[in-house]
Amino acid sequence: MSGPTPLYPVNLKIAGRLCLVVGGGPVAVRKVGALLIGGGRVRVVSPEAVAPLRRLAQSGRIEWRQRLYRTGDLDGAFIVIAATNRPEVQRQVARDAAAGRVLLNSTDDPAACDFQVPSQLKRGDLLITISTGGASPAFSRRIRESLEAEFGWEYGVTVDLLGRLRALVMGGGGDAADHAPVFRDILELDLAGRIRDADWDGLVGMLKTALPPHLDPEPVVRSLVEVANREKKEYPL
Ligand SMILES: C[C@@]1(CC(=O)O)C2=NC(=C\c3[nH]c(c(CCC(=O)O)c3CC(=O)O)Cc3[nH]c(c(CC(=O)O)c3CCC(=O)O)/C=C3\N/C(=C\2)[C@@H](CCC(=O)O)[C@]3(C)CC(=O)O)/[C@H]1CCC(=O)O
Ligand SMILES: NC(=O)c1ccc[n+]([C@@H]2O[C@H](COP(=O)([O-])OP(=O)(O)OC[C@H]3O[C@@H](n4cnc5c(N)ncnc54)[C@H](O)[C@@H]3O)[C@@H](O)[C@H]2O)c1
Repeated sequence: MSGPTPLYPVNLKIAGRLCLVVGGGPVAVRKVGALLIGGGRVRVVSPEAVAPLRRLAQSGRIEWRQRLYRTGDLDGAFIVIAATNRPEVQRQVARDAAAGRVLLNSTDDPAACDFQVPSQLKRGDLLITISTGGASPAFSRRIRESLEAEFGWEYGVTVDLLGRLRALVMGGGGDAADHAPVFRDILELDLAGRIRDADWDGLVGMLKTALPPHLDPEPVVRSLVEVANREKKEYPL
């Protein structure tokens, strides 16, 4: 096969797992930010760290080992991100990761990576990721920024609503063949528009047209209002 190695996308669960970041510069900051969003237990090893990392260490959100990397640092780590400015250190981390079977991200060497970090756009449980396989991270960023304008806070709430409706429909009897057309009909509705306008009565009325008559969307929509207020505050676009 010609060209770069193809990639297989996964959404990794890192919550509570040790994620090692070697290096404490601006790139480490970006990687640590994404790891914290994923709930990872973050340990930074670096003699120096820029202010955002020092603040995170002071507040106890990450652990900072203020020294040069050494081989044992990988022990117990689930993944490791090599983000130093020293090629020889990058290579040492890569060798140790391979020996210890720890998945490696190397910020200066796409080919050495076991995994690359995509650009991400998160709205509640909706996660959109973008990758160029390392060809142009700046292009990934550009695409992310244009998607941000299209997918506002209401999409996170829409996903929340769809999850609740799915449980309602599945709990209401029938099998997958009965459920599928209901889900299709629900997706034809402009749920995000009603949510953006806080038109809860309109949303209930709309859902009644798509749900079987014995399923009442009202309680589900009512429980959504609080979620909507929270999401809106977080992404006030
Ligand atoms: C997506 C994102 C996630 C993140 O890092 O969190 C990410 N890079 C981001 C930004 C960014 N990185 C760079 C620039 C400067 C402009 C440019 O070079 O294009 C910008 C743009 C900016 O900062 O505006 C420079 C750069 N990046 C890599 C190298 C090494 C090399 O290419 O050899 C160099 C050269 C350093 C040098 O010049 O020496 C390598 C990688 N960067 C990746 C991810 C992986 C590929 C993912 C993909 O293909 O999309 C990969 C392979 C490995 C990895 O790091 O996982 C994040 C966007 C976040 C967002 O804003 O949404
Ligand atoms: N993947 C990406 O998205 C991306 C983007 C830009 C740059 N890069 C590359 O990422 C690397 C880091 O970029 P940066 O701007 O954060 O660099 P930087 O020079 O600002 O930071 C490097 C950090 O590594 C630490 N360090 C040096 N030797 C170390 C050692 N032996 N053990 C532990 N820590 C050590 C330094 O103290 C410093 O905190 C560079 O190689 C750069 O080319 C990657």
